[in-house]
Amino acid sequence: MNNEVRVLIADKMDPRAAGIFRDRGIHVDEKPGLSPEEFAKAIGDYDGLAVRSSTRVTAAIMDAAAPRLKVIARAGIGVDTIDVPAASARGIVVMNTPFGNSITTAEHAIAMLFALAREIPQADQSTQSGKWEKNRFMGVELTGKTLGLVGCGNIGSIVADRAHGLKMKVVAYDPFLSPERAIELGVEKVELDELLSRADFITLHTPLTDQTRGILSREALASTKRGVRIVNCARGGLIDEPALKEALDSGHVAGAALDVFAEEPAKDNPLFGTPGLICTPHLGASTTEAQVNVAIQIAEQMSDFLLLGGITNAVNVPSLSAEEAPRLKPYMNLAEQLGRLVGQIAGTGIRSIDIEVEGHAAELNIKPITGAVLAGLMGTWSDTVNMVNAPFLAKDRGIGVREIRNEGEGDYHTLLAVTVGTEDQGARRVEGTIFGNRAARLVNIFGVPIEAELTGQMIYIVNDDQPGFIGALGTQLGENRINIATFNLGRRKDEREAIALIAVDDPISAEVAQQLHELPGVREVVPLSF
Ligand SMILES: NC(=O)C1=CN([C@@H]2O[C@H](COP(=O)(O)OP(=O)(O)OC[C@H]3O[C@@H](n4cnc5c(N)ncnc54)[C@H](O)[C@@H]3O)[C@@H](O)[C@H]2O)C=CC1
Ligand SMILES: O=C(O)C(=O)COP(=O)(O)O
Repeated sequence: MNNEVRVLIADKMDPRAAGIFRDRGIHVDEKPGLSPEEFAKAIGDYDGLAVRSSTRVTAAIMDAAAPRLKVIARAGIGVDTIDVPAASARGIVVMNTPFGNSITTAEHAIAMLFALAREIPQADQSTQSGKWEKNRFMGVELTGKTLGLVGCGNIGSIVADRAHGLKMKVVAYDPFLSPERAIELGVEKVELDELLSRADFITLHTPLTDQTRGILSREALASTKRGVRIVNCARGGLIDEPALKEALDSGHVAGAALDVFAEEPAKDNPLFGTPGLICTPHLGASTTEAQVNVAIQIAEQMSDFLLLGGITNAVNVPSLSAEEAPRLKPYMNLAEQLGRLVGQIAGTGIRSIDIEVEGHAAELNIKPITGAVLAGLMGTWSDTVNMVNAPFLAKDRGIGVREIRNEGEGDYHTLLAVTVGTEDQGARRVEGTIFGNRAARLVNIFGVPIEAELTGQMIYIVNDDQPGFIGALGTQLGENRINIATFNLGRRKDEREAIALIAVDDPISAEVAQQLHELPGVREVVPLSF
């Protein structure tokens, strides 16, 4: 039971997701519709949480989930219902499925365009109520009209492609859309003001962020073309809803088709009943195909992460494929050990960290190696640091992190070096290699060649390079009944300085460290643990 990997599916998801977890030996519970209290109570028992948009994953939920929860996975695209900074701070990976439902959502946006242009829902309701109002409904053609896309990423691009098929002219506002990509997509890249003044139809396709919230504000709506029709299959918070209601009431906006709302589930939205309004209950991703796609993808991604350490489509940590993970594993161990080593010796006054790879290591994905160095290093300051939150913590503390790939090979076929810049001790560098593709070894510490396995409890000692020291050290440890496991020596001849890295069977207390410090010629003693 204790080693069992457990996942909670908290929203309605295609049963294939649960099937994949079971096939891969993961215990899975499907509990859509839990109350917030029930959710908070249950979540502490799980390593992974899979959600759609109905479940809000707050910092409080993450606290209730600690320390077990490792991954929050969104079977879909938008992660605005997940407090990602809170997850990052707690070292929890957040992942999504960025492509699984994009075609489906783009098709919904196109369906909404047609529904608006021909008032299909209104005409349907009227006809089925026996009215036959042939003269009431007069539509507009899409052909030749200008479609303004706000946001031209995955979904926006698919909408553009389909709109071209409908012979629409497409203009797009997206600050991150490159001119080359715009040409490739056949869209005209414009500023928002221009889009608002030119578009006959506007569709929204941005995530909800602090920058995009209220992007269709009262002012923006006022500067649209009279008679514009607006589709929102992205997020409710992108439009000022009260302002949209006024614009629909006044007839300035001829129609709006909304799949998403500022507050969901939207059961009594003030917009309801406004003329020209068409609504669907957040159905953008709701096709059989999309739900199968996202369910399979999320279950595979979570299983790869929980079982193999592979990271795909994470929004708060660099990717590491399940194929790469085993190849990188020895390097991640080495990286973490080197990080722990410098972290324990150099203390907290670190201003910069350089991570260098050379030889075989230079051919690998460096991001996870960097994450492991930072996790090892900062893990010596706090118990809750891991690969996910370490880069954020480094940034918060103003520590500059650089990654350097050295071409060619030096003395070792593969080498990883970590150099920390400190306030009081200048730059300090440690180097390590991998022997036989598996075993991590320190090969240089602060400029002194030394070969050591960094493992268990160790002591780092710097002393005057003079006869008699090793005997005195052995005696002192013996008197404290501390057994020496391995002894690794190096020296800086010019400075008559010797360095010892000693593995011992028991932890070194502050008292023993002090006794060692008092031995003749000892300059520095640091107990280490790996
Ligand atoms: N209704 C539904 O069921 C669904 C809704 N969505 C929503 O659609 C959104 C977009 O999805 P994708 O296209 O896959 O995401 P994406 O990340 O591929 O594209 C988003 C685009 O928005 C652009 N953008 C970001 N900030 C912007 C700003 N301030 N102004 C203009 N453009 C900006 C980005 O540069 C990017 O090109 C998702 O974030 C999600 O909220 C996604 C799937 C289903
Ligand atoms: O993928 C997205 O961003 C969506 O909005 C889809 O939401 P859903 O999974 O249908 O709750």
